[in-house]
Amino acid sequence: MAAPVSRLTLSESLALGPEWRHACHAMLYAPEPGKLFGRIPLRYAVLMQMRFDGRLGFPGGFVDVHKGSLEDGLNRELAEELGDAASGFRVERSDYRSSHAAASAPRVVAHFYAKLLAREQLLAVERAAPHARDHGLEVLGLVRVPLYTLRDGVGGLPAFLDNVFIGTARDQLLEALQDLKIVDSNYISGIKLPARR
Ligand SMILES: O=c1[nH]cnc2c1ncn2[C@@H]1O[C@H](COP(=O)(O)OP(=O)(O)O)[C@@H](O)[C@H]1O
Ligand SMILES: [Mn+2]
Ligand SMILES: [Mn+2]
Ligand SMILES: [Mn+2]
Repeated sequence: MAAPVSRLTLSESLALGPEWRHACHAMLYAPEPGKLFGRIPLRYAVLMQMRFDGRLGFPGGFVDVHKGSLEDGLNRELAEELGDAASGFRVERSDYRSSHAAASAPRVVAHFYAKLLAREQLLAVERAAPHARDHGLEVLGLVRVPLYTLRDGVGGLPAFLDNVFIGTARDQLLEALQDLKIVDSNYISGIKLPARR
């Protein structure tokens, strides 16, 4: 996605004209006490999904700003894409993080949320996801994001970031991992980011 993307405040994005479509996506995450190979702390489980288009993105989708709040649309999309376990929580305005507008067509402004769940809630989402309405169609499966780098300096998050991401999803992920202290502050800056594809 080479199109320039500009960051907007929520009120600026809600003032955009009718030619703009709004989309909302959410990063769901929870504490994860496990250790990989018994020695690498996992710290958190962070969910993304493989989409129908072969790109990685967050659960969520287009919302109709005239039919209800952004969060109403987002929680509807989460129910469609994740299934019944999404009714165990509600993503709220307090979980809002950012909005990015792609200047080129199609005019989409992407709103991003991050919600800390209890571990049981996240496990329930992972259990129910294969029974979601969109599973096997728009959503090809949930993935957890590796939050560590293996001894070869590539395996783990660096290799994960070499996938193709939809829209601003990779930036949304990295910013949230850093800002929400899901990883150590200098960890992300130490990763040589592969060129955007
Ligand atoms: O994870 C994401 N982060 C940021 N933008 C995204 C993400 N997923 C999709 N988008 C953007 O939002 C638009 C609609 O999202 P999506 O494809 O999830 O809609 P849908 O679930 O309603 O079919 C996409 O065309 C893309 O431009
Ligand atoms: Mn949709
Ligand atoms: Mn959808
Ligand atoms: Mn979607």
